[in-house]
Amino acid sequence: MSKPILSPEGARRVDARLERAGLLDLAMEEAGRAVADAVQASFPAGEVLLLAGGGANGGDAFVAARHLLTLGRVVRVLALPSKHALTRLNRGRWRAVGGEVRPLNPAALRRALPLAGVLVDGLLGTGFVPPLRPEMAEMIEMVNQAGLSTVSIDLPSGLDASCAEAPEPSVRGDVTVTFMGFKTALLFGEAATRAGQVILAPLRVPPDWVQEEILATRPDDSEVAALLPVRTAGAHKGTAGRVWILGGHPGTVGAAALAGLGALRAGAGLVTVHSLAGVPLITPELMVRRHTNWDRVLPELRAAGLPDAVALGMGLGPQAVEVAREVLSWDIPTVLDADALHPELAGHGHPQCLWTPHPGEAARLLGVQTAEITRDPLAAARRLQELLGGTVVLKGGPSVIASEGNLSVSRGGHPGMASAGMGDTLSGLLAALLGQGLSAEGAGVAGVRLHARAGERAGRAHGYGLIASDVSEELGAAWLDLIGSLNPSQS
Ligand SMILES: NC(=O)C1=CN([C@@H]2O[C@H](COP(=O)(O)OP(=O)(O)OC[C@H]3O[C@@H](n4cnc5c(N)ncnc54)[C@H](O)[C@@H]3O)[C@@H](O)[C@H]2O)[C@H](O)CC1
Repeated sequence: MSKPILSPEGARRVDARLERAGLLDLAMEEAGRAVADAVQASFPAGEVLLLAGGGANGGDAFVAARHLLTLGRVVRVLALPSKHALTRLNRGRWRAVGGEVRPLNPAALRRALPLAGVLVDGLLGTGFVPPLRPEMAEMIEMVNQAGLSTVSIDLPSGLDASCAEAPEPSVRGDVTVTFMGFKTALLFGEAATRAGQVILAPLRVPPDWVQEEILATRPDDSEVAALLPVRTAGAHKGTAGRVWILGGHPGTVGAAALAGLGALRAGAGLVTVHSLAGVPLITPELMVRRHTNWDRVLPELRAAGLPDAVALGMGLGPQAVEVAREVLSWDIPTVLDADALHPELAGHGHPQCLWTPHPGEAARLLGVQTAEITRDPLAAARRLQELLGGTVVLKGGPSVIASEGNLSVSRGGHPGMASAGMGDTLSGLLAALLGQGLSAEGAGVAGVRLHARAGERAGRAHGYGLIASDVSEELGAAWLDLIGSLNPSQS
């Protein structure tokens, strides 16, 4: 099942609906219980110190304290004055089961930290408005210095839920239990590294209420696998997708070759690399054609019969924009990467095309700094799609796939994939999926996950030393892994 991603405003609107319906108390009970269960599962021993802020995040902490007590844990609570009505109610319930509450301030925290084995961070959730007030900042610094096993409620305190940056100080957690949907901060950038393992507690709220607020989704492998093409016994190389790679220039010929290999390993029936330079035949199954002039050859190629899909731009060099213009006018499934990611092509996209910028290329396309892309990749991907048309894959760890009206966030991958040629491999692989009949959005969602899965496999063998062609070699096995997730008992 796809997991929802919510903005803090969206989460607050669901909260408000729950409150109006008199259901927020039940939601807080479920939230706090999920936190207690996560503490018990991850850190089953040691005194638990819960820090409760004044808002509903602190209310969740009081509920968690009560459930931890019933699980037999030794529990200590330090709390700020409770401002939220339900936080006051659950503070009362905590006291009703014999729990004690001490005021939270730096001095009390300094005394309590050495006694604790586990810390539950219920200081600030989606209601945090940066910057941190000085006393809160001091206490978060003390928490980080203590180095205790830490479970954060909804998100680590000090993080802005809608942003991938991690301001100092913000809690460095081992586990984060988040509610109803992931938040941007839990998935992207330095912020995500502060969250540790993220557990999504769905809470039993009317599904439509969450659905209406969804910013993006995170499909699981069975949903991705359902997008992949299935062949009949009569399939042959002409029906499995004819793909052209248009790329390579003196000095950058490897990019086109890697894209060709990626396309072959992603199941394309026939792959031809067209280039003005001498592209190495890195595998004999690849067809390589060298031309002298794009202006002349493109009309000739078109007249001879178009392929099922094209990937262009990888190492293509200075003529990339004019080549892209011509190929886009063919109106066939097309991947545009690297040199073809140019602001001059804004608005030239069509529904069958896929643009694959990394954050630097995205910044160039939007005319902003790269930091603006990486601080909110969901918003950046949305803007790129509006600018370019078609579908955009904003590459990163994780990547975002933006089509008209939809945002999807990939999962998986391996840090070793931060190396040259990975994007070229992805472009070829995406073209292969387009050539096998997937829509641009389907190819983006499935292709990025397939690439990541192949990277995970290659990472196991090569670690940080993995190279792009290792990822291509694992694409077939990664494909089988995804298919296996459709029916795990048969994998
Ligand atoms: N629908 C859900 O997902 C549910 C979420 N729950 C929890 O509710 C919080 C959000 O609660 P809210 O009361 O809106 O806000 P917070 O508790 O995050 O924070 C408010 C609290 O923080 C103080 N504050 C704000 N900014 C600063 C600052 N810069 N420095 C210091 N202090 C600050 C402010 O004064 C308030 O006192 C969500 O995260 C979940 O944990 C529900 O319990 C269940 C349903």
